[in-house]
Amino acid sequence: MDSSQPRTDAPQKKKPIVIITIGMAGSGKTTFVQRINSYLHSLDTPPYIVNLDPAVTHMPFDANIDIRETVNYEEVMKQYNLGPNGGILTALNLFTTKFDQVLSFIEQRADVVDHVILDTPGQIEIFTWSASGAIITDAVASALPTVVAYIIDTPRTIAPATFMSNMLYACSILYKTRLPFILVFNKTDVQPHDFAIEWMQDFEAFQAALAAHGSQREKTGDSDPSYMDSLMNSMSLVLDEFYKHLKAVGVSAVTGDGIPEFFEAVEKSREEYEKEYRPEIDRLTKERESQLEAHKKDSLNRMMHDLKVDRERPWTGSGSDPRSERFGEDEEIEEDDYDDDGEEIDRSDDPGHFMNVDRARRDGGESMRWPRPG
Ligand SMILES: Nc1nc2c(ncn2[C@@H]2O[C@H](COP(=O)(O)OP(=O)(O)OP(=O)(O)O)[C@@H](O)[C@H]2O)c(=O)[nH]1
Repeated sequence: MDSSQPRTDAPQKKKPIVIITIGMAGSGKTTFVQRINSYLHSLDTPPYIVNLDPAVTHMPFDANIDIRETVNYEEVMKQYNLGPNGGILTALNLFTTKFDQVLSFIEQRADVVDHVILDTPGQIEIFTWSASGAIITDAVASALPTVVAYIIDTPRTIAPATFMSNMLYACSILYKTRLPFILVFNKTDVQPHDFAIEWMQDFEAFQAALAAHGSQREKTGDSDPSYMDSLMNSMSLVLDEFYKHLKAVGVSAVTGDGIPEFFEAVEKSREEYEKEYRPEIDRLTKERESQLEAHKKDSLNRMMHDLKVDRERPWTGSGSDPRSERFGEDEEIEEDDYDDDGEEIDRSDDPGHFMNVDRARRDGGESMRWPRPG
């Protein structure tokens, strides 16, 4: 084969996948990001990291884009007279107004980067329940394959009720983002995650754990067992369906256990994104564009109609109608060009005022000299 010929069948580089890490405070998110960062460096495929937590004091890795370099969260708190959570939320809102630039930086690196990691604020609800969190998630997901990695503190989820609360939270994030989702059971060096996998795959095992926990509570007289347990039994049946849409991996951000398995789940999520989410995102984008187009058309039609009505309205000023003297039959007439006494308003300084919009529409606007701002 002639090697001087450019190869047209060379495989195209895959787009980078965005991993949005979300987790309750203390779940080990930062340690996890540090771990996957060093793992990817060891494979010679360094990721592109975006830190979205304005309040983080210590970051054990270098972020390519850091919200703290754009917004000073303590200054925001002072200036807007806010508490810590309000400060983080406002800082994130301010940063979101510039997120198109962040996205363009990421897209510029798309040829050399395989993974983009977004580290989110520890106060989970600030990202998951705020408008800016939704805007950021939508923006990245419509540009690149995206997956949510939900970090769970495994040792703190061994009680069935805590486990269920955590799963319900994960369910609500999945419902809000509608993106491929990986449950990352962290800290498996302290507590293996087998119990969680068993509870997710076999709801009877979960119900048995609930019953065992319930009888313990009964002994200590903690709460009304019948109501809570029957509620959780019903919830476990509901969540059973939810678990089918998830991938779960156990990792230790401290030892590095399970990190290769995590990246296998990420690759599966990429396929899932391309197969299920991409067509849906494309459909929604098209729908939004056609709605916008219809809205523009409607506004233009209404404007044209208003102009026509204006022209047909009888002259109510004194003397003969100066509009017909000046413009003739076929010309555009605007009543706004005359004051209450029928005197013509001098708009000679306003080059764009006397535009013939009908003509602009007929010839596609080519004959128009549109007014320029300033
Ligand atoms: N044993 C063990 N400890 C971990 C692991 N991952 C994190 N930790 C510890 O958990 C604590 C919290 O970890 P961080 O990484 O700061 O957690 P975070 O979720 O980023 O916390 P916020 O900054 O509050 O959002 C730290 O003491 C970590 O050393 C792990 O895999 N195993």
